[in-house]
Amino acid sequence: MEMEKLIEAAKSARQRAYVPYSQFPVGAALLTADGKIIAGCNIENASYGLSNCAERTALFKAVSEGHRALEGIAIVADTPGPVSPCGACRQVMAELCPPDMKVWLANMKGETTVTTVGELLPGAFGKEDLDGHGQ
Ligand SMILES: O=c1ccn([C@H]2C[C@H](O)[C@@H](CO)O2)c(=O)[nH]1
Repeated sequence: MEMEKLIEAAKSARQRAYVPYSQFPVGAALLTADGKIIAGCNIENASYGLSNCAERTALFKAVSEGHRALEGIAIVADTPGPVSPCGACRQVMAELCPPDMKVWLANMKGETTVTTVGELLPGAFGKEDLDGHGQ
């Protein structure tokens, strides 16, 4: 099943997280329209604010590898309940994913829930807000 494959890929990526500061590894895995799975982990920095979340690592990898059509994402961390993506990642998902795209949230106890990109960030700032500005 799609969800299980994505959660497994997110767990594998989580093992590659670079988290010397938080010790809080996170993994994310995206499903592309052509059936590929692109995974990412969080990568921290001694300058804390430069750390990159797992979700954005996966999203930026996907786009940079030519995958603009995205169909789902799973995110896994060792949280009491299914992990809650941060605001920055919700905004980036809103930019790069369709609003009805499924987001599977999971933890290491095997608890999962499903939501959508649109539900995670209602009223997101988007390209239409920029109408009449720039090019
Ligand atoms: O959804 C989330 C929440 C947090 N983090 C990362 C950021 C930081 O490296 C660590 C602790 O916040 O977890 C993610 O990668 N994804």
